[in-house]
Amino acid sequence: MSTVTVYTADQVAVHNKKSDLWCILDGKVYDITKFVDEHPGGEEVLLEHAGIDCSDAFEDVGHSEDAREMLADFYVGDLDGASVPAGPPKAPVAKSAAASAANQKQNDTGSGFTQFALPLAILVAYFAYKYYAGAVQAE
Ligand code: HEM
Repeated sequence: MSTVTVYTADQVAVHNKKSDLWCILDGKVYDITKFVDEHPGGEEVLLEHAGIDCSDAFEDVGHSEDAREMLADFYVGDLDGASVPAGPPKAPVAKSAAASAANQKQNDTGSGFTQFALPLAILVAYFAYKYYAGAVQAE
């Protein structure tokens, strides 16, 4: 039986240099230190995402199936989702799970208002007007 090691975002964040480089991809933690020099996309991009979430950057590039399979060699554990700090992402394109969830929530509130409350208000106003117009006519 194998137990998965769970790391907090802070624990991953300290591995942020070329000689000790970890990154987070879809909630999984990878030690890519040995891969930095071999990365076809160069070391620069990996260093930019050192110790943080690189899921969006990785997807944006459209990595091959081979690249995805390589990840298994570097896997060291899972990310403790609850440890991901809320707030702006640390890298321009990197989005933490918590930040995405917060954005989602904001979007929900916005669309909830426009999709539900606003039409309802218009409907109520319409019937109020009809009632008023009917009442005036009946007089
Ligand atoms: C974290 C683990 C990563 C692995 C194992 C990995 C692996 C690879 C591999 C195998 C390729 C060759 C093309 C392919 O097979 O898709 C590649 C290309 C590339 N990677 Fe990554 N990559 C990783 C992370 C990243 C990140 C975080 C970025 C950030 C933007 C990135 C940017 C690129 C770019 C720009 C190329 C294209 C290079 C070219 O075609 O000239 N990679 N990567």
